[in-house]
Amino acid sequence: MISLGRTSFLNNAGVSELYSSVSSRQRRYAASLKVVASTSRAGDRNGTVVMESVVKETGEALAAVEVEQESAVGGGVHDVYGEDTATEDQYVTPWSVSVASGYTLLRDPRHNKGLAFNDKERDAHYLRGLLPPAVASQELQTYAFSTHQVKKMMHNLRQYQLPLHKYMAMMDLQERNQKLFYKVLIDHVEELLPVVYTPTVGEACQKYGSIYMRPQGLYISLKEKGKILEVLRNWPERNIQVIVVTDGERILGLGDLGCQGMGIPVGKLALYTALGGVQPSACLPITIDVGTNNETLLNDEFYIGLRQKRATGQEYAELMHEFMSAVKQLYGEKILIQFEDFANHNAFDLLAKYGTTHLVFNDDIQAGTGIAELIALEIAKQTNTPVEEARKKIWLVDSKGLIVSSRKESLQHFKKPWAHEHAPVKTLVDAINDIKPTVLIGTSGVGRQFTKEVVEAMATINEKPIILALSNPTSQSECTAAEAYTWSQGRAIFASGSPFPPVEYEEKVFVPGQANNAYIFPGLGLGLLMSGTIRVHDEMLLAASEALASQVTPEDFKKGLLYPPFTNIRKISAHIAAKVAAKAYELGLATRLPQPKDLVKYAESCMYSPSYRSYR
Ligand SMILES: NC(=O)C1=CN([C@@H]2O[C@H](COP(=O)(O)OP(=O)(O)OC[C@H]3O[C@@H](n4cnc5c(N)ncnc54)[C@H](OP(=O)(O)O)[C@@H]3O)[C@@H](O)[C@H]2O)C=CC1
Ligand SMILES: CC(=O)C(=O)O
Ligand SMILES: [Mg+2]
Repeated sequence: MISLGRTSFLNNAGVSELYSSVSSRQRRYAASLKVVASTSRAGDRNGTVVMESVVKETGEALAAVEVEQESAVGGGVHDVYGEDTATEDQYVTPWSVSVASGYTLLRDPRHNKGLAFNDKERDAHYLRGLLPPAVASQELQTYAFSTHQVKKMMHNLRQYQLPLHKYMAMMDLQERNQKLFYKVLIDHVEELLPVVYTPTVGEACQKYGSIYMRPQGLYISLKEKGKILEVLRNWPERNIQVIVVTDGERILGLGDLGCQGMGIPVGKLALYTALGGVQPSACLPITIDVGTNNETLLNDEFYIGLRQKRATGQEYAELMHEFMSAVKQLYGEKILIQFEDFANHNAFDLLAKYGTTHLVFNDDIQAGTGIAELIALEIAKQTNTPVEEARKKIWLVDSKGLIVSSRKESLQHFKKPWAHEHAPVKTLVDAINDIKPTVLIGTSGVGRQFTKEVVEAMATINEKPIILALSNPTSQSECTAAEAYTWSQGRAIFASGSPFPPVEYEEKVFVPGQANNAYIFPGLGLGLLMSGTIRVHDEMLLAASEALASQVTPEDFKKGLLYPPFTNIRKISAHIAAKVAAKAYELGLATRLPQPKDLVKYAESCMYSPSYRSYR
């Protein structure tokens, strides 16, 4: 398709001559048309305009406008698009508009400013009458009668009782006014993170079929096998830098949500922008639909995915391979791909297979089960001991009990390095009493595993037991904040994957932290992108966690916080990005040369700003 955008006219002498030769009425009609080129090629889509064709097609369009002006359906209404006069069995063209002016401008989330268009812009961009007279500002203004869009949005959001309604209102805002969405999210990150991300995004995924309104990302299903490259080209943006992709099989701790897992890549990418400053237009959420084994969804009349059991084995591997190849072919070597919420039987294989050919990471493995490996690597680094020795300080418990050497044969490959010498132990509480750990980390995906007995055992062994209940969403958390503080008599240092409100225990207020990979992946991503890194290395993940740790202040520690507040997240992300980039340069994996002198400043300068621009 070719866009008859006003900017296209102004940018080309030939076209602008044509433009000036037609009446203003015709111009307005032309501006509201999109011409489908008869020689439509993949490269011409979405506004990559071949000017020669534009001149030809523009002429045809204007001629068509003249003809249409003559014909009218009953009541004198001009049937410009030919839709009203077509009978139901005739084909009609789905005319649409891509000119960023007038009504279209208000419908373009990337450029829409809503009531914040000033009078001059309203005149220049054909907005008069399309907006009520009030002129609002995005931020608080001092002059009288100005309304304030962020304040109004927060006021409206706070009226909703149900988190899902807040989520839907935020998604609606993202579709309506992208800059305002990010401004609101950045300015109220502590309040809105639980809305656009965990826990609410979990509920949104469960009900995605019912609340689905508009595409927020690309769906690539088995039906698209053999044409994934074409499907990728259907996405309206060209300069994609980061893809978050899921196959929906392990959505948070909620299990297989099939195609409805789309909420997760959408939410993660919103955080790439809000928390890490990656341009929204550079972000592409993707859901790979190979079916679902979730019977409830398969029988749900509103389910939006393929109604079949999951494809596995070669069929699955081939689709993923076509996808990974197509992504690299279209976007190049430096496209960052984050694998998200894949079940572990695919996640490890995908990461191993594509880790050497693509810029990929998996924030669940590399911040979930892989927590153990990263801690071992850090211990090895700090104590100058072999990583094999460091691993012996970490013990894992799964659904069958303590992971010990006698179980080695039957263990999945990623558990084997943790099978230490020990007698079999069936329960978590027995394992704690035997091993006497200082830190307890829960990533079981199953709620309520940290029982009173478990927390009490930790509190008996440790003066200050560190208890991290990382499973998401809140319903799957291993214990609540209140339980951790109460059962440890206020001694636990607690953080959870999804946030809990402050807890009052014996007249003292405890503020729980949020231990979530959202602290890491936006800054990690920014660091990889800004340095033009071509592969992710474990040392970059360690650099990211060290950078995060360095942002925790003595005041935070005094409050029992292991993590800095999310309110400072953009500053934190800039530090993480700088450390990741520095490591990439050190390892010779960065391609952006020369290396910027001050990487923190450079990271900050790369960050997307949600402030409105003035339109000429
Ligand atoms: N806060 C954060 O940033 C993050 C949180 N998560 C959360 O972690 C959870 C798990 O994710 P992930 O590691 O990918 O899931 P997996 O399914 O890969 O792993 C879950 C592990 O927990 C074990 N398990 C299950 N039930 C029990 C039990 N009753 N007692 C002890 N262990 C048990 C499983 O053992 P078995 O193999 O025997 O079944 C398995 O080893 C999810 O809820 C996810 O939301 C994930 C990534 C980041
Ligand atoms: C946070 C996250 O990535 C998860 O729970 O899966
Ligand atoms: Mg995840």
